[in-house]
Amino acid sequence: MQRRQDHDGEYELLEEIGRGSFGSVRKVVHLPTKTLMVRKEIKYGHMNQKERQQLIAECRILSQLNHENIVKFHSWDFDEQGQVLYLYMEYCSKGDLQKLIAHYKEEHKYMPEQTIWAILAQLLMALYRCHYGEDPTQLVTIYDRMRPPSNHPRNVVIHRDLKPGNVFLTSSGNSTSVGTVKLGDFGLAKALGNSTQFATTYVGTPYYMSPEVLMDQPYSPLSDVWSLGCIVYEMCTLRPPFQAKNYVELQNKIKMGKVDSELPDYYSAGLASIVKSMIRTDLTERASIFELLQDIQVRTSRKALQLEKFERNLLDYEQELRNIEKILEKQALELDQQTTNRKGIPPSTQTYRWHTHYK
Ligand SMILES: Nc1ncnc2c1ncn2[C@@H]1O[C@H](COP(=O)(O)OP(=O)(O)OP(=O)(O)O)[C@@H](O)[C@H]1O
Repeated sequence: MQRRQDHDGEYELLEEIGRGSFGSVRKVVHLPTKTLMVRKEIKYGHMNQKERQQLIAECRILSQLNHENIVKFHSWDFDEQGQVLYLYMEYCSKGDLQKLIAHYKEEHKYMPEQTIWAILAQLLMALYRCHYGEDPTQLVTIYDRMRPPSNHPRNVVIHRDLKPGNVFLTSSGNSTSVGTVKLGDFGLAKALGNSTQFATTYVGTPYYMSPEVLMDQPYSPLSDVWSLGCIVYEMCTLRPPFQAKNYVELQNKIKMGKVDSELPDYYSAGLASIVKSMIRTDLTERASIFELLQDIQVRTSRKALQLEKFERNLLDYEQELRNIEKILEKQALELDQQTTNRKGIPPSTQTYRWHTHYK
């Protein structure tokens, strides 16, 4: 059977895994490195020259964003005839947070609090890099004070479209660990935000949009904090914080900032309080990503994640050592066989010799 490839023959095209506002998303294999990736398509036929240039500029910024908790953006490519832009990015094999929330809802179970803190801590680290252009300082102990971020951060990136569907999971985790979580679709909302195509195709309900953005004020890093608060709220209650029968009602609820219900008693006061500090209509009262990273539970989660990573690295190292040991054993056996063959010792005694040697 003929394998389907992209026009340069650099990628093998596999099955479609979904469709978003901008077009289809499919799995591909990057043939030179044999790496599984996803390809997102964006039809740009409706964009004017300026919008196209903005999209390219944004792609350049995204390709420079390297962070463990951000979906890696590999490259982009045009099909000029079909007027489609293809974005190639890291494949996250365990679905997204929207699906994980739906799973808990179906099972009528609460998401474990530890899982929620672990997801929050990783999203905060991804957003810290984007909002401040650097990484938060490593924690030696959970009581370490974090160095404040630079007052003049370079390359600030605001996500602008934070929602559970843009939070990806890379391992199925287990009862105590959720694995590595990655934030996707960074900056795409900005690049597409002004385009006619985005305005006409973006049909999602703005459950996670901040009141200031709904009121046509500019996006700021704090708009991402609001949306993050809505995501954490949804992990706890398994539904978005503001729901309404129609768009106008939803807008009014968000502008008032009054969530539909408190968090279930199942969750700690600390979790309820951090959610409250994010879903605040008054921008001067809303916590920044830096402030959220100071929370003692967030620090504890960060430390636990660091230790988990350390343990994973140790296990990998141990496996590598075992592999090397096997290779060395095999080489020693071969060498031994060559030596005995050269000396002309009969096969029966050879077997005896290996056994006594490598018992
Ligand atoms: N990097 C990725 N790895 C694995 N699956 C992905 C990746 N990016 C997107 N997907 C999956 O592809 C599908 C479509 O994703 P996409 O982000 O385009 O749309 P969406 O988030 O559903 O909607 P919207 O375009 O409105 O944001 C979703 O099921 C999503 O989980």
